[in-house]
Amino acid sequence: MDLEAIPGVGTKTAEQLAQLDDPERALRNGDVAAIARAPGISEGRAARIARAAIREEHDDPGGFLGTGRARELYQDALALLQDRTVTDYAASRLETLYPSAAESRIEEVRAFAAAAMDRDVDDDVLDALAAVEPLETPGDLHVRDRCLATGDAETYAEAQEAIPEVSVELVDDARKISELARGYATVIVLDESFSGVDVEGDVRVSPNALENPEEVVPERVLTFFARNRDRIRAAVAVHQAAGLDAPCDLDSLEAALARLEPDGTVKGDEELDRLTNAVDDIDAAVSTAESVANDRLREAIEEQDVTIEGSDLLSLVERGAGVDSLLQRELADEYADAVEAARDHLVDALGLRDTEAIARRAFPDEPTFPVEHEESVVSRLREELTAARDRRATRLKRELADDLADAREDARALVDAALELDVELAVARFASDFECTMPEFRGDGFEIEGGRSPLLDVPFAEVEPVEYGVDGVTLLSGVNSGGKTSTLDLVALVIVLSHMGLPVPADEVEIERVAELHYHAKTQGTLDAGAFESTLREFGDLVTGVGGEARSASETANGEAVSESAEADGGTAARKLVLVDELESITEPGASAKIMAGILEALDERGATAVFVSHLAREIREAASTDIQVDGIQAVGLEDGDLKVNRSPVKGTLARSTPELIVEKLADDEADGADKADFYERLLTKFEASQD
Ligand SMILES: Nc1ncnc2c1ncn2[C@@H]1O[C@H](COP(=O)(O)OP(=O)(O)OP(=O)(O)O)[C@@H](O)[C@H]1O
Repeated sequence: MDLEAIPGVGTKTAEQLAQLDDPERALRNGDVAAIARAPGISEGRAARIARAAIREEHDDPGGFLGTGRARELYQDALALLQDRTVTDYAASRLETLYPSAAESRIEEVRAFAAAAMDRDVDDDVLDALAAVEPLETPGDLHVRDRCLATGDAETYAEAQEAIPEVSVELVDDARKISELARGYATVIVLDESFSGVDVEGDVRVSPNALENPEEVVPERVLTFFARNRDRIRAAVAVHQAAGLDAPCDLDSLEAALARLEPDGTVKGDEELDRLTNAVDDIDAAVSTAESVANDRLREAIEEQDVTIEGSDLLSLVERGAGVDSLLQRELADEYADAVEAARDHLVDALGLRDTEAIARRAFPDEPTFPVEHEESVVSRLREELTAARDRRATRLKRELADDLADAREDARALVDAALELDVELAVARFASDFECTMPEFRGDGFEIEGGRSPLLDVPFAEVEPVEYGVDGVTLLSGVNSGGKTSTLDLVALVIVLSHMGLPVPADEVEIERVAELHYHAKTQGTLDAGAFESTLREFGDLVTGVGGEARSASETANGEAVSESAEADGGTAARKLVLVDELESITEPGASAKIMAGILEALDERGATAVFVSHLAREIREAASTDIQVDGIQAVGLEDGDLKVNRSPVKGTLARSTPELIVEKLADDEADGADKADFYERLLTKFEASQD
């Protein structure tokens, strides 16, 4: 796949995408999580790229949503689905679902949605999903106790690229390597030519090190798992709660994760704990050991009854000899005991084994009072212990990293599957919350049975089901607040969801596959001349752009031949479904009725399906040269001053308007007196006359 062929993907983005393991698979599957793993690509951007790639793949020209109101309906549909996701990932992933004219794309999503609707929605799964997020690849790892060394400029550049976590040093001779060995716990030399070099410290010659970066930096694997531990554990919990097939043994993955500290070190190793504690406690233990020796010695001195001959005393004073020599002579055994106790304390307190001999030298054999430790020996002990600790830690890290290295892909698959499940569960919950069904693509126009819009301002349980079907152009009349706009919204929502490949909120739906939905919302107030002109132009473009299979002459509403322009457009122009709400308010009623009549005639000639909601249905019908279908949302009566409405439009019926119903009510009201009743009766006859 040529990545740059995807609309909106330039050279830079293509390069970023190329760094993925399998960019083509990620793009083909709309795998937002995988795409967002490319450097510098956010989830939102990944969703847009995925959408563009899907369009490219399905040869989809796009532009299904032909108007602002149609786009709003799509956003509303998306929001209903996104409200039912747990993870941000699933919310982004849902954005790859869009209404499409391409049959193959619709079928692809329908298969996904059908499987999703079979999923059981379980609260434990939803709870576990809360902690699942796409895995991070830590890019900020720096390991400071190791370095790579080479004498070759090319290898130097390769090493920097392959293992950016450690510093790479240029060396020309063994002396430089020896210097490095003093600064780093481990030096890995990349040049064969240095084999056999004899320098002090942990220096390894390993010409193949760049081929196995994770042996040099086991922290790479460990940091990956340490940073992502909670997410992986949550994905494991999702698999367990949902009974999903896992790509690996979950118990051993859990056990390996349990051995990891949050900072990427290995926990649960007694030897490492011993060495770590010894390094941490060395100063305190030395000072306590000193106190032990001095307390003993002080006690011994206090108890001692020293007898000294005069000549000895003289010799001591003359030679300037200090009390040490007196100690040596008189208290040698006591000193030896005290120092031994100090040594024992130090060895015990730090739990020393290999370094015991060094520790014992920390207190000198020559008597002094007070007893003092040998700082150089303590430093040496500290160095030895630190090196042993680091060696142990690195070995453990390498072992755990070995165990976990192969589990990385499994962990990714585990998390990706959990995230995908969230997308499926959102569809499943949407379908069950709004009692949805899969629409059938069949016939012309649409036929909705038991449609209930989740977008109404009443609780879903109180939404009255609507039956409505239209094939061809139709005027929808109805009482005020009868639900005309709501019916258009329902139709638009059903069309958008169907073309997204998703279930729709109805008992049964048959629908024609179209290429564009044009939904024009009600205009607020009369337009000025300029705005009116541009609205007319918009409808001019819409009407002349309608195409596809224009009806045959016998199929048009008035039986006239299909216009030449429609035939000319037929090959390239798109099948459109047109919904228009109260266009009459754009100008004065007489003119707008004529304009709507003209638009409807033209749409009819082109075989489009269109529903125009209007209070001027009668006038439009009169102005039209063809016989235009009129449906009506009717009041079935007045209850406590409120109109009772049948929400399902009645086919072929011009609904009586609210004013007419009020006049009728007043005419029936005998309490107002005969004169007034007569006046209302005459008003009523005017309504009735215009119905004929
Ligand atoms: N199917 C339905 N079930 C329950 N309530 C509905 C239904 N359809 C509409 N309603 C209620 O009726 C109200 C008015 O609906 P809507 O705005 O669609 O009517 P309208 O006929 O377009 O009104 P107008 O003549 O003022 O343009 C809605 O806000 C909603 O509360």
